[in-house]
Amino acid sequence: MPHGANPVRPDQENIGSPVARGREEGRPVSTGPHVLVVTAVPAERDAIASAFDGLRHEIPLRSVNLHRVAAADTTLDLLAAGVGPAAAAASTATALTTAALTGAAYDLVLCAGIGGGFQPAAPIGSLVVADEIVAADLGAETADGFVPVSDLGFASVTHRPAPDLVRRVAAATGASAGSVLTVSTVTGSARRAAELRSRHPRALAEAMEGFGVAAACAVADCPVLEIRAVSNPVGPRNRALWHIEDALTALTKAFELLAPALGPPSAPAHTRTT
Ligand SMILES: O=C(O)c1cccc(C(=O)CC[C@H]2O[C@@H](n3cnc4c(=O)[nH]cnc43)[C@H](O)[C@@H]2O)c1
Repeated sequence: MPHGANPVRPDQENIGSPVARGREEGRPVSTGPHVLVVTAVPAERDAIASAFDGLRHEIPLRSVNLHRVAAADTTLDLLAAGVGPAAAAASTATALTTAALTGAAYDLVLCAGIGGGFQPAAPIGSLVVADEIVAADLGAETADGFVPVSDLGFASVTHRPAPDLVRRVAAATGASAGSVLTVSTVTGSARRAAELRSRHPRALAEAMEGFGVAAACAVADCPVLEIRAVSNPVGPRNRALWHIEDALTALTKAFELLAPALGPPSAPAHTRTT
């Protein structure tokens, strides 16, 4: 299905439908999982929305805008939170708090979008699901190299989503499971790509929002996942190697396959480690 196939409809067109009733009450439209999907930009949000056949509604909250879609017994609220970990954390926290205060707390938050893939492990157009969400540049530069804040005695730099949920999403979508790095600066050289891989040998992808989303989820005690469709290789900057449309298409396909796998995790929400 092409992107944008499910345009947001004005309120009046949907009055009386199950989805519209859910929106009017500010509650999920089904009794199944209530999932918040956080993207950076509207193009990613819309690629995900196009995976769902049903109606799509805009739910304006005070400071964030949700687009609601439903599949089987799952309600998904899609949020374009902004680029980078700070915007992602702030918007996710706002959406989580608002939902909790209205008695419709989320069961799961899914950070989703395009990302850079470490080669050859994560080719263009492939999918990666994070079994670790790592803040890769949160630390200090020293004479001996980069030191993560966790080694300096401050906060954690890793969130681990529930393994059972990671396995189910990987099985449903064909995604590879591994570390996904959150960076504030897109990698643009072979040297930095190699440095990141040597510090994080299990890294499959890098993007800019996962750790912010996971930090908000940890505060709210809500399970988190991150899934990335690879749009470009991590390495020397080369616009000819960006395949954003291919990655957005892969993201749509992932969500067509994903909804049935989004039930509640059978393991603890997620753990914060070093
Ligand atoms: O200017 C560049 O060289 C450049 C290369 C890749 C991506 C960008 C962006 O500004 C996109 C940031 C946006 O997309 C996600 N993303 C996609 N690819 C990467 C990447 O290789 N490294 C980090 N983030 C990436 C990211 O999550 C942002 O939402 C610019």
